[in-house]
Amino acid sequence: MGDMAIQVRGLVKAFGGKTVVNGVDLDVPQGQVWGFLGPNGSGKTTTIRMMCGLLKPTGGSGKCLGYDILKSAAEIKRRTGYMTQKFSFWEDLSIRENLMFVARMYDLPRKNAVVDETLTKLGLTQRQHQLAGALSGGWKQRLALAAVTMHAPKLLLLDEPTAGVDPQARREFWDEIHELASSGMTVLVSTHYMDEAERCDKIAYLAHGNLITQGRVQDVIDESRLVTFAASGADVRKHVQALTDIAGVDNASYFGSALHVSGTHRDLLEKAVNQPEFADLNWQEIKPDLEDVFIALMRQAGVDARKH
Ligand SMILES: Nc1ncnc2c1ncn2[C@@H]1O[C@H](COP(=O)(O)OP(=O)(O)OP(=O)(O)O)[C@@H](O)[C@H]1O
Repeated sequence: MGDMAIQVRGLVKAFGGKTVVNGVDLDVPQGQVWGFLGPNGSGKTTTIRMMCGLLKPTGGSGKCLGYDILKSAAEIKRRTGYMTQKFSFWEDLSIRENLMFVARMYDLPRKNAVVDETLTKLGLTQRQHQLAGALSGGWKQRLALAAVTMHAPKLLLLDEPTAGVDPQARREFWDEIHELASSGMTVLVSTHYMDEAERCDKIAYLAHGNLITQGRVQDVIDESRLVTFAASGADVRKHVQALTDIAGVDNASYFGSALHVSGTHRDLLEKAVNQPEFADLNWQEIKPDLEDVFIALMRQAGVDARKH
């Protein structure tokens, strides 16, 4: 196992005969922050939950924090903090009561003292008797993170933790995640935000339950072998549809006041942008970004995210 927090092979999950995770292998070293990406319904949550003993796989095996995911689920759960998609609060209990509930659930020693320390760290001591439901989105999320780390877990699972939270609160949340990782905690976080993916040590991309690619963000971009051209100008927007229909163009979209076209076959793509009808556009090759790559991966996997 070495210094791996998670090491799984061939993970499969079927619900009622439908396979939603299809043979995932993954090695996550301790103390790293990994991002799980992929379209809605691609199996991110299911994979994360299986890797950590929260859900029994239909097939496959592996270890999490040194424990067998099939046999030692209780041991793993005790050492794991899990923040689900919905903030799991009692909105009509106070902030303090919510933290006390979690302290009791994990049967922490010195419950009152731990809750006091957590409130101080959060800067919520003055507001501890307010209802948790009255907090803003950013504060709820900070409280949720504090609650799931009170028992000092070795592994933190965050399922789309920042959905609907403003940019400054997201940034502070990510600073906190990296602080936790630097103290040795391993973090798996599922997200649809590209800037968050870029803040991960490594990312894993799932589509239809298959692990399509994994690695450092720059490696994922390089390995995609995606070529991207951009054109700007007053009327570029009107060419989107025509470009989309040309062979070799995997994606054409208007993006930050420029038209981006991407594909994996350079010759076909060059031929496409050099067609006479686009002669008035000034094309420049640019480095594809992660969003270009994910859209291409989705297309290659036959997924149109808008259908979900
Ligand atoms: N308990 C369940 N019973 C039946 N089907 C399920 C169950 N849990 C998940 N699924 C199905 O498995 C598939 C993968 O779901 P999962 O929640 O893992 O995807 P996801 O990538 O996390 O999606 P999202 O980004 O929307 O959260 C979906 O089709 C979902 O409907």
